[in-house]
Amino acid sequence: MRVGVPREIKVQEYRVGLTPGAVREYVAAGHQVTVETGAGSGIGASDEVYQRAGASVAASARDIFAKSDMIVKVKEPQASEWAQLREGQILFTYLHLAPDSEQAKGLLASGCTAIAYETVTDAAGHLPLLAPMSEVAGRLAIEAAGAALKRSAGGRGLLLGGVPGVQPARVVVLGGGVVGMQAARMAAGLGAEVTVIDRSIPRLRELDDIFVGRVRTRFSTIESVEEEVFAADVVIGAVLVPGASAPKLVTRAMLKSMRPGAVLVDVAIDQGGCFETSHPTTHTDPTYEVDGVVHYCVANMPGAVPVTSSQALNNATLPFGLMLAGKGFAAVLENPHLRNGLNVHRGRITNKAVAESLGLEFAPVESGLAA
Ligand SMILES: NC(=O)C1=CN([C@@H]2O[C@H](COP(=O)(O)OP(=O)(O)OC[C@H]3O[C@@H](n4cnc5c(N)ncnc54)[C@H](O)[C@@H]3O)[C@@H](O)[C@H]2O)C=CC1
Ligand SMILES: CC(=O)C(=O)O
Ligand SMILES: [Mg+2]
Repeated sequence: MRVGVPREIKVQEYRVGLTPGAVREYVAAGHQVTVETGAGSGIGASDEVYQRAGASVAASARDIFAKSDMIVKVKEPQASEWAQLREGQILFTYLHLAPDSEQAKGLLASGCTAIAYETVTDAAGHLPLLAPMSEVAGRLAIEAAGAALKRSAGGRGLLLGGVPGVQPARVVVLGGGVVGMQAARMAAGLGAEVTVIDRSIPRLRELDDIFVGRVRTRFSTIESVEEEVFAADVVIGAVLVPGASAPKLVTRAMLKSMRPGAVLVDVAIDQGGCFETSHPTTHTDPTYEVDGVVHYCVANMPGAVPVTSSQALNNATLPFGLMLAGKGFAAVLENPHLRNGLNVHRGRITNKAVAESLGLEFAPVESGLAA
């Protein structure tokens, strides 16, 4: 198969869809890989490095989109990209379609077959292509919170871990999945007082076993969220209902009862955010304030550490990408985990949660509607 890797064009996105190491694997499996010139510059991989790995280099994204059977990217396609996709072409990338009806329209109109990393599953029901970036974002969330807590940044002027004799910051993590666990781990490691809230009791049990008392756990209710958020210095938003828009756990009205200068880090912003007052921000201007509460809502946090993130992402996407390159759309029909990843096919939405969030008709690929 002809596999194409355009340069990422989202603001301050430095990751790349295929690392040179992954290119070698595709080439070894008999595929032709073309990368756009400069696609690897964010991770320090020059065109020559890609050529040595067996790729061809194209001068423009236009060449890549025109000549590839499958496009491998990192972030959701931007308007200029979805306009270049076509029927029969496979797009393999993050999409986060639920809160993004404009992109959904663009993908539907293109007729392409779009597989979203964030809804591909594994045998345990987890999200293996989201997990590595959630690990990165969870760890970064505490770095972001520490920076935003500084007085000069509009925060309360607290050190996360305090110092001997002075109390540490109170960090509340909403959602104890992959992001939440990594955030809790970093915050606890720095000496903060940490509480994780989740609606899954089995998950709270696991966290309790892992952190052996170092992190408090609470079941998610309106009351527990209010109590913890009102007393928090930092709230990390890390809830996910796969494919769907994030539930709004912190309302605008609640901000008035929060500590002035408290920090909200909404990692779930790519699914619309779990704070009512969240809107996406960028690495160049990551924070804003509402009612005295600092908001950090960068939708591509791992893009800030592209060397770590591209490697981690490629480790996870490689086996699925090779399946797609080897069998094309048949791989989606054969493999239930890739099928869960299928969001759009020939002008139809093929993922139920995504369709419901967008208010569009769900066309399961098995029904023949989207075949
Ligand atoms: N902003 C960014 O750059 C990045 C954002 N993300 C996003 O972070 C979010 C979290 O991802 P993961 O941790 O991988 O998901 P996950 O599926 O591992 O964890 C989500 C957790 O939220 C819990 N949850 C769901 N509804 C809840 C509720 N009402 N109250 C409390 N807990 C609830 C679930 O039980 C689960 O434990 C996703 O939206 C993901 O796309 C991930 C990576 C990068
Ligand atoms: C998961 C995601 O949206 C990201 O890594 O940017
Ligand atoms: Mg994102």
